[in-house]
Formats: sequence, C-alpha cells, structure tokens
Amino acid sequence: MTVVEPQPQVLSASPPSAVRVRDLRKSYDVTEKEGGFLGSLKSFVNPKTRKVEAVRGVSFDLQGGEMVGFLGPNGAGKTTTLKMLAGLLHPSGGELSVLGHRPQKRETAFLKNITLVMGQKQQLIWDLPALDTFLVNQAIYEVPDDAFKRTMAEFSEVLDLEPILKKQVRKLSLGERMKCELAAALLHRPKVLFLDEPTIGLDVNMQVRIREFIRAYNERYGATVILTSHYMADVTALAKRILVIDAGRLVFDGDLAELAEKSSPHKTVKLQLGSPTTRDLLSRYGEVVALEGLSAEVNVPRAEVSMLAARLLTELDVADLTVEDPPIESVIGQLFGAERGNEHL
Ligand SMILES: Nc1ncnc2c1ncn2[C@@H]1O[C@H](COP(=O)(O)OP(=O)(O)OP(=O)(O)O)[C@@H](O)[C@H]1O
Repeated sequence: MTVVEPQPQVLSASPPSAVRVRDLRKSYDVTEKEGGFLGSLKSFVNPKTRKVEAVRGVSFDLQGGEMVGFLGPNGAGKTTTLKMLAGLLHPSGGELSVLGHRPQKRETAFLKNITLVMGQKQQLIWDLPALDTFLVNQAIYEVPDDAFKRTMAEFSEVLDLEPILKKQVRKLSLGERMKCELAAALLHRPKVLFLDEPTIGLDVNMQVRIREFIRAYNERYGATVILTSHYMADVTALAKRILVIDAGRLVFDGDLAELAEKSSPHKTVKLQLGSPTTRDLLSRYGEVVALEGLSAEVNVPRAEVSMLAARLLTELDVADLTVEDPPIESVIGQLFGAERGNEHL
C-alpha cells in the first residue's frame, strides 16, 4: 500500500500593498456668498451651502518601493487625495490603508513612517536657520543622534546642504529652501512619501537635483512615492506608472507608454535627410510637424507606422529615421482636451 504523505500547503499570498485605496471620496461643503455688504449680510443670516465633490470613488494600490506619478488638470482632486492619504483630511467615504494604518487616525507609528511635502507650503521655521527645524523634527520624530547624523551627512552630500544649513531660512533662495524642506521632511526616513509639486517654481538645474535626490532616496530606502508635478520631466524621469485623475475620478492607471498608446492616435517619425525635400512631399506620409533644413518630423497613424517608415526609407533620401511616442505633455493635453486649460497638470 502506498501512503501518500500530505504535502505542506504553500500559500502564495501576494505582498500587502503599501497603499490601498478603495472607492475613496471627499466632498467639501462650500458656503456661497453674494458680493457686497448686503450679500455678506444675507449669507450671514441665511447661509447657502453647496457640495463640491472633489474625489469621487478613486481606487488603486501601490506596492512597497513603487514610484508613481499622479497627474490631472487643475482642481482634479490630487491634493485632496494626498491630504487624505497623509491623514490631514477625513474621507467622506471609501477605504484607505497606508502601511496597514488608517491615515485619519494619525497613529504615531503611521506618522513616523510617512511624509507629505507640499511645494507650495513650508514647514521650515522662517526666522531660524534650517538646521533648527531639523533639530525640532529630530525631537518630534524621536530620531536617535547617530541616525540623525548619518542621515544629515547623506542628505548634505546629495543636496549640498552644508553652505546653507546655518543661514536664516528667510534669506535662502527658493531652490535652497526646497532642498531644506525635503531634507526636513525626510530626515525621519519615512517609508511612504506623498510629494505634491516638490519642484514647483524651481529652475531646471534645481529640478534635476531634487529629482535625483528623490530617486536616490527611493532606491536606498525602498520608499513608496506618489508624486504630483506639472513638470512632465519630473514624472517621466521618476515614474513608470501613472495615475491620472480628472474631475475626481481616476481615468487612467498604467504605464506611461500605455498612456501614450491609449490617448495618442499617432507616433512621430523623426527624419534626418540626405538631401532637401519639400513639405508637400512629406505630407504624403503624414502630418508634417517640423521641417528645418535636413531635419523633419512627421506624425503618422500608429497602425501604419511600419508601412510608412518602410516607404519613407525607400522613396526618400533618408540618412536616419527614428520612431517616437509624442511628448507626454501633448499626450496628456489630448487626454484632457486643449480647451480645459491643462497647462498645469
Ligand atoms: N478646503 C476646500 N474647500 C472647498 N473646496 C475645496 C477645498 N479644497 C479643494 N477644494 C475643491 O476641490 C476640488 C479639488 O481640489 P484639489 O486641490 O484637490 O485639486 P488639485 O488636483 O490638487 O488641483 P491643482 O492642480 O490646481 O492643485 C477643486 O474643485 C477645489 O476647488
């Protein structure tokens, strides 16, 4: 008789999400006021309120260590969502879990493991050197001295903080201040970062610097990062996955490349020509978006790109040809429609 030993059961559970959002909702009650003194009096006696549904049923999961771009036009609900994730706002409905915590409870273990950076707000103490805010945060987050020193040394190296640490915050440039803001927000080494426009108003070099810092932090500490920015370069450099929110609803969750595929019907063929050609001739292949000397760019329908590229190579004097997705700005622009004023994404 053969005895079949019971096999140990292997449960292949997927790792729990660092951030879990289900049907998240937030509405604000806004008091409407008519203009003028009489209007003020009327709304004081008989206030009229209106509901603004800022977030209307958003669901997504972020795995530990993931970096995700959170995009949407003005007023789409990005900041409201991030504030709920950070526990600053109570949701009107739905479920939220960040590292297993309900953010609105603002438990110490939760607060010690997250950070919210808002490019438009500051936490540094204005009249004191940034170092003093760092020390205050060290005390608040109970960071041991040796960990504080190590983290400061590491951040100082990447962000070049040394020359500005002892300068009064009010005397720092915007870029210098942002470097210190980030350092202050991260020196307790949070595992989840909510970054709301961390590079707003900075020049291109400083944007790159801040981006490198965020990337290095993510790699070094395996932090989960959700980032909003209206500089597409931030998003393309840092995030592979994109969440797009529009009027409080999640309208896309996927790869950047997939977003381009979904929302843009064309690809851009970039040509380096061996001899000059005319716009007329090029327009037989697609929409000519640029022709300067021997360089040209033609938008062609996605489905026909291989056939048209082959034709271009045989029919014209082409020295070099590359096929690219359109820039993410134009992809997002198409997604929301030009008329929506989407310069700020
Ligand atoms: N405290 C508030 N009271 C009333 N309405 C609010 C409040 N905060 C935000 N809203 C409204 O909620 C909606 C979403 O705003 P939110 O700030 O979340 O958008 P956003 O996507 O971050 O926009 P932006 O890119 O312009 O910062 C908007 O219609 C806004 O006017």
